[in-house]
Amino acid sequence: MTPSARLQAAIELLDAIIVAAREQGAAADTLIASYFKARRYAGSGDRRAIRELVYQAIRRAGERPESGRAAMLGLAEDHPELRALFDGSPRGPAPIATHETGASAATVPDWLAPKLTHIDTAALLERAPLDLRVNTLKATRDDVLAALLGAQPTRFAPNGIRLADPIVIEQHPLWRDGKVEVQDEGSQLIALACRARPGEIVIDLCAGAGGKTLALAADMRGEGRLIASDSDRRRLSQLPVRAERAGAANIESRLLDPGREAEALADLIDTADCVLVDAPCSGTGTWRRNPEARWRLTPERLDRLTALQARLFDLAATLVRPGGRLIYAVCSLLDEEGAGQAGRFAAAHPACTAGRPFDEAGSPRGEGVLLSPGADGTDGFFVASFTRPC
Ligand SMILES: C[S@@+](CC[C@H](N)C(=O)[O-])C[C@H]1O[C@@H](n2cnc3c(N)ncnc32)[C@H](O)[C@@H]1O
Repeated sequence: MTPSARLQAAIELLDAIIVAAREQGAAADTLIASYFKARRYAGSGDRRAIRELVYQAIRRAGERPESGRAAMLGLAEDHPELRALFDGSPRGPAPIATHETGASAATVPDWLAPKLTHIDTAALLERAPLDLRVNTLKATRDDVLAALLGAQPTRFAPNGIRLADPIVIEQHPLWRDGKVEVQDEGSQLIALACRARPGEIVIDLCAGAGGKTLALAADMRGEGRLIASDSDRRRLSQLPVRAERAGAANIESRLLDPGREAEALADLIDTADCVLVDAPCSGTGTWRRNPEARWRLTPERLDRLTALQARLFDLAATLVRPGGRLIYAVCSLLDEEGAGQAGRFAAAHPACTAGRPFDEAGSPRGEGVLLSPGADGTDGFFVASFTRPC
């Protein structure tokens, strides 16, 4: 493909990503993958170059641009060499009209900026590293470090590994044998905050495809009950295969009916040694991986999320046994979803005591701790740890 054709392909992809962001459609990565699947003629160099252009344009535009062309014209303001590629060639973009302007540059959408003043927002758009968690049911961190060139231990998580260069880990024998899982160090720390032990009853209320469930299973050494629930059938259905690969045999899955979650969990009231609520959220802490998520969030969507978080937080509290632990986490840096939720919960449950979820990482925020890309080098999370009185 010519450089102009690559630019036009990036513009078309950006158009699709903008529509998907407006209509809560597929993620940018998914759209890029299906775009190339339908265009086998694009070689690996073309794909890499187009993807790079798309992500540069997404990272540069804080607000959702009007079109892919506007996003790319904005990028061309920082990279003037791109302007010459708007050349009107058969597969290239039309020439730039005299008064045509690009999308403006910003890290954060205007309405969110005042809510993120406590954060180094530039770090939210840096490239995320590839972190692995060593599955201690099958391997030790030393074994894995020795087997992976350029791998380093993570700063805080004891079973974490950070790779200098991204690799396709799913093709590596370590992954196929269930010795490692892809998991950001921040997610590993959330699972560690649960302090799950062998023989306990642990509930992962919003387990998704089970990323943190598998970390909890390793901490429990396969002993005790680990209940993984979620309202998303597709995500939850991925867990059995992952659990089998990881050699985690003590996981029970429960599909929840949204709005009627308590019904499927009624037998667990007052029983759990630990409940983890890894609540659905805006994902502001994971913009490094999904920078177009900035274009998806609206004040109305944030309101719906905070209402759901409060409901799941309160539901989780009913499942904890006297003396048990309740861990609330969101991959968000917004106080509405993090410290605000924990503060509301603490006020409504004055007998529950908040403790520090882990010792070294994170900065105190309200009743919990904030992990952030800038300060901790992890994805952004808020996490709070409460103990129910005996
Ligand atoms: C942050 S994700 C969880 C990620 C997962 N714990 C992991 O480590 O991969 C939040 C999850 O909450 C789930 N969820 C949304 N509404 C829910 C509800 N009403 N009850 C339970 N889970 C819900 C979503 O389907 C999503 O999987």
